[in-house]
Amino acid sequence: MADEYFPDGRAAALFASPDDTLDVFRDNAPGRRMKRRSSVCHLQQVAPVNTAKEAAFGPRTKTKLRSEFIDVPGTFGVSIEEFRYAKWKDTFGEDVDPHRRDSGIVQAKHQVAANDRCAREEVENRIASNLKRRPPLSPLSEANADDEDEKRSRIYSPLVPTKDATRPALRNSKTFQDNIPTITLSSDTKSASSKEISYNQLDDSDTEEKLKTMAAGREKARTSSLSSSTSSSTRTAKSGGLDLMAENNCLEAHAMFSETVHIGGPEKTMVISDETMSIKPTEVSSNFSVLCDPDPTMNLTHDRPKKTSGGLNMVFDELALVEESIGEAVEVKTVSKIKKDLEDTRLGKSLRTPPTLGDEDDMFDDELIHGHGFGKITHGSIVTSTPAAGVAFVDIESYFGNKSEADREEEENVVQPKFVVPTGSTFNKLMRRKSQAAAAQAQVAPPAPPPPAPKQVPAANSSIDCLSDNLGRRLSLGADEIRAAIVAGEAETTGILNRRRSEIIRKGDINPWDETLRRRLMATVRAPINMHEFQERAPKIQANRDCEVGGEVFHIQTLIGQGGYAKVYKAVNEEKKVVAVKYEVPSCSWEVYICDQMRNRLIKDREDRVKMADWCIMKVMDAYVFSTASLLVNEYHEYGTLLEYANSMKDPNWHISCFLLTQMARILKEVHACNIIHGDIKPDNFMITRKIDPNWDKDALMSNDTFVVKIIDWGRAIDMMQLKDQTFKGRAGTEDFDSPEMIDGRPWNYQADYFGFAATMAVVVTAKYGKLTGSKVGEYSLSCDIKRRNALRNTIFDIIKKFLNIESVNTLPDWSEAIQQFADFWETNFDGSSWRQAIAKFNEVCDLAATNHKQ
Ligand SMILES: Nc1ncnc2c1ncn2[C@@H]1O[C@H](COP(=O)(O)OP(=O)(O)OP(=O)(O)O)[C@@H](O)[C@H]1O
Repeated sequence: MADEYFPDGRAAALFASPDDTLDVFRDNAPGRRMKRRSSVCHLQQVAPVNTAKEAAFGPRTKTKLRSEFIDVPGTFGVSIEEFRYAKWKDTFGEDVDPHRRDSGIVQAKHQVAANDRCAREEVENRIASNLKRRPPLSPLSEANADDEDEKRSRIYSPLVPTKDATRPALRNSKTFQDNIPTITLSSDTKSASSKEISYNQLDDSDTEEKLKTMAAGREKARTSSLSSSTSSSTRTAKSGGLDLMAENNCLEAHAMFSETVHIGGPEKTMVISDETMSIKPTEVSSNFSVLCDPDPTMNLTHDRPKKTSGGLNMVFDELALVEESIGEAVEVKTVSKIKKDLEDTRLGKSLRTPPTLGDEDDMFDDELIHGHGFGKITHGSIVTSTPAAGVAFVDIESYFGNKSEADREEEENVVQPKFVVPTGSTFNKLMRRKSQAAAAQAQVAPPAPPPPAPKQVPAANSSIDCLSDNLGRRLSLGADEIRAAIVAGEAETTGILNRRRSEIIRKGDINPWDETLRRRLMATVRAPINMHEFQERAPKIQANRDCEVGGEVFHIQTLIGQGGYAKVYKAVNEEKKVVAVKYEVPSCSWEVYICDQMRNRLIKDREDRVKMADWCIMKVMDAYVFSTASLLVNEYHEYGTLLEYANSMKDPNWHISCFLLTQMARILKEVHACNIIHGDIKPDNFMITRKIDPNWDKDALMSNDTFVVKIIDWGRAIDMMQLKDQTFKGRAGTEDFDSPEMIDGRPWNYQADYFGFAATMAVVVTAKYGKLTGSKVGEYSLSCDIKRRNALRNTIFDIIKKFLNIESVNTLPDWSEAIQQFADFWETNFDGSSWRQAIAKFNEVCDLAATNHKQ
C-alpha cells in the first residue's frame, strides 16, 4: 500500500519501522472504537489535542516531555513506555532524564559500521521474505488486531519500570563500539541467539536533534531519521518479528518496557506483573453462573462438589428444558441474531454451555476436569453483578485477603467457632440486605449466644444445604452463618422456597446479563473516554494505603460500603479530592458503559437535562479496568443512602417521603425513557447527594434544581436500546427485590424497576422491607406497615398495587401518572411549616450520616 500511495520512493522513509506501517491501518474513524493498540496509536488516542498553551496532562505536569511531545496537535513520537516512565517519574516530582527521552535507554553514539549496514540489509531481506511468505493481510484484519487472540499473545509492561529498568545499558563504552557483535533479530525466538544483533547507538546531540525533529512533526522526523540512517523508534515490532529498537542497543530495555513481546506460538502468553513473570496458556474461562437449585426433587447427590459463596443466580432446570419453548418471538433483527449467536454458543458445546441437569454427573466431571465455570464454584466462585465470562478465575475472598471456606473449616476443627449472631431483627435485616456496611457500623447489636457449630447441621438435607448456599451468594453472608440461622429458625426460608421455581433462565431465553451479549452491545459504541483498560492484574487495595492505578495515586482511607459485588472505599486522589473507589471483582466495564450511555442519552438534544444527569445519575470519573478487577472512581457522597436514611428516620413526615419518592419516580421515568432498565432498584442504591435547602418551597417537588438523590450501582442494568421489546425470564437476583413476574416465571423487562421502586417506597416510609403477598396478578401486594397517620398512605398503596400487578410487558404503568399522583397530593395537602420541620429533620439525619462516615 505504501508503495502504491508513495510511488516516488518515499515509502521507505515513511515506513522505517513496522509500527509505522501499523499506524497506517489504525482505525480511528469517528464513532468507531479504537482497535489498534500499538504504543503510538494508543497515545494518539489518549492524548488530548491541546490547543491551549498549558500542558494538558495531569494536575502536576512537570515533565517537559509531555508538553513537547504529547500536548501538541497530532501527538507523535513518544512511546507508551516513555509516557509511563515519565508519569512514574512525575509521581516523585522529577523530570525525565533528557538522555532517556527518546527510547528510554539511549546511550553513547554509535558510529554506523559496515557490518551494521550488512546486518540491516539482512534484516530487511528477512522482512521482505517474511512478507512474501505470509498471505496478504486485509486492512480490516489489521484494524481488528486488538481482538482477543491478539491481545493474549501480548505482554504488557509493568506500569512502572522494574527495578532493573534503570540500570545502564550493557554496551555503552567507547571501546565496546569497536567490538560490537552483530546479531540480527528474528521472530523466530529459537534461532534468535544464533543470529546477529545490530547495535545502533545515539549520542546526546543526536538525541536532542531527534527530539526537535519529532516535535516539529512526523514527516520531518522521518525524513531526518532516514538521512541520519538512525531510527528513533522505540516501538515494538510485531508481525515481521523485527524490532528496530535492537538497532538502538536496547535489547534489554525492550524486554522490560515493551508493550508487546511475542514468545513462541500464539498459545503462549507471558504476563509480566510488577514482581512476577509467569507463562500460562491462553485461558478460555467461562462462568455461566449456574447455581444449585434447592429443590430436593432434583436428585442431587450429597457428595457433589460443595458450593460456597459466589456465582450468579441462574439455575437451569431440567423440567424447564423438557418443556422448553424458545420464548417470545423476537422482532428486532439484531436481537434475533444475538439470540441465535448466544444459542449457538451454548449448543456449540463451548465452555459457556450450561449443562442440563440430566447430565449432571457429566457436568460436574467435565467442569472439574476443565477447571473452569461450574467447577470454579466448588472453590468459591465470584459474586458479581456481571456474569463473568472470559476472565481468569479469581476467588474474591482470597483476592480480598479473606480466608477460604476450607481454611475456615480447618480452623474450626481446632478452635470453637466464635462468631456471634446478632439479635433476630437486626440479623434478619442483614439477611435481606447486601449493602449496608455503613448502616451496620452505626448499629451496635447486643451479642447473642453462639449458634450450633456448622458441623452439627444435618448435611443430608440437600434443600437446606443448597438454600443456604443460595443465600450465601445473594446476601454476601458466610454460608455457615446462614446455615446456622436456618437451623435456629432465624432465616426467612419460606418465601425463598416458594420462589424456587422462578430461578430459571431457560435454554433459548436471553440472559440479559450475559457477558457476550454485553460485549456486543458495548462494541456498537465508542468506549467511554474515561475508561482505561489494562491487561495486567489489578493492584490490591487496602485501607490506609496508597494505591496507584493508571499513573494516578489514591490514598485509600476506609471501607465505606460492601455490596455483593464490590467493596467501596473512601479515598483521596492526587488533587486532594475525596472520592469513592468501587473495587469490583471481576472487572465490570459494563457499569462504566451504561453510566456513560445513560448520561449521553439523557442529555442528547436536551440541555435542560444536564443538571438532572449531574445530580441523579452516577458519574464515573475514571474507570480502571484490569484483567482481574475494576476500580471505578466516583464522586463521594457523605450523606449515605436512602437505606441509611430510612434506618435513622423511623416515622418520617409525609412531606419528606413524598419529596423523595417523587424524585425517585422522576429519575426512573427518565432512565426508562433512555431505554435502560436499572435492574437493581433498592434503597441502598440511592445516594443522598445533598441536604435540602430550607428555602425550597412548594414548587421544589417538581423542580429540576432540587434533586437530592442519585442512582448508583448500574452493574445489573440492561440496555434495551438494541434489545427493543425483548423480554426476559428468570430472577434479577436481589432477595426481596424480585418482581412478581420473576417469581411467577412470566416475561418481564421494565417491571424489574417498577417492583424495585415499590419495594423501596415501603422501606423509605416504614424503615422495613415489605413482604410480597399474593400469588397471582391482581392479588399481589406488599405487606408494609404504613402508619395510619401518614397522609400519603393511600397514594403509596395505590401505586404499589399498580406496580405489582402489571398484566404484561405491553401494559407497563406510566411513570407520569404516579408522579402526578404525588404532585396532586402535595399540591392539596402541602403545609409550609410541616415541610420546614421535615427538612430540618432530614438535614439532621444527613449530618448524622456524614459524621458517622467521617469516623
Ligand atoms: N459514591 C459513593 N459514595 C459513598 N458511598 C458509596 C458510593 N458508592 C457506593 N457507596 C456505598 O457502597 C455501597 C455498595 O455500593 P454498590 O451498590 O455500588 O456496590 P455493589 O456491590 O454493586 O452493591 P449491591 O450488592 O448492593 O449491588 C452502597 O450501598 C453505598 O453504601
